[in-house]
Amino acid sequence: MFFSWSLAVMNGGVKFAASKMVRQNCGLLVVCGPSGVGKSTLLRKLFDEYPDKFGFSVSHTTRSPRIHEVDGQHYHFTTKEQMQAAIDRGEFLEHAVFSNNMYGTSLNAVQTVQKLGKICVLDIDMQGVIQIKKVPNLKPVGVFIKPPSIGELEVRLRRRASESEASLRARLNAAQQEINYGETPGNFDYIITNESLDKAYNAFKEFVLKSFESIGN
Ligand SMILES: Nc1ncnc2c1ncn2[C@@H]1O[C@H](COP(=O)(O)OP(=O)(O)OP(=O)(O)O)[C@@H](O)[C@H]1O
Repeated sequence: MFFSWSLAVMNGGVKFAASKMVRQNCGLLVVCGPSGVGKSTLLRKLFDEYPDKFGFSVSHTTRSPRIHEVDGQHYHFTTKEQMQAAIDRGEFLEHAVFSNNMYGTSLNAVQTVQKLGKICVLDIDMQGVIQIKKVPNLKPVGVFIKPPSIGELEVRLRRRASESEASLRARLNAAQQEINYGETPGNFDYIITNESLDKAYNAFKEFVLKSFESIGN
């Protein structure tokens, strides 16, 4: 079911001037959790099992494309001026700056996935979730993935071997604050502890399918 969304409100400093069609309850799944907790792993399994049911939106960024990256596929590559103007027009659901580059998710990018009849999945950090939750009428389904312990999170990040020591420390330092936010009642619809991957995946899949059972069946 679709409904018309015509709003022009200032909400938490973010302006939303969308007059578009969005899917009610809502074809939008937000997945959040500390770096290294297993979000990508769980989502990969979900996409592998249900290739036609879920899709990632294409984010915008002001960083330069890497050699293999295709505009509109890996990212929408844009300039700081253009992206800031679009943010000011209320076209972004969430945005952030990392390493001096802007990144963000536009409403349009989410709707592009929804118009294919798919549930749009956002894998975003706590700051992104805080912004998304302020968007009127969006009604995303939010899942927080937590680690069994900070110690286990460190083991996974070290095993993944993707980070410098400084980056690993920064991720672990942020993790406790993210877990506190994730566990605060009202912030997410469902919390999963990713201890056994199989058990976590089954709980994740069951919750997600139930939450969106009216979509795409
Ligand atoms: N239940 C689990 N038990 C053990 N290892 C796991 C489990 N789930 C995921 N892992 C491993 O932990 C590492 C981190 O997982 P992953 O890359 O999916 O995390 P992430 O939350 O997507 O991190 P980031 O936010 O940094 O992208 C990977 O090497 C993955 O194989």
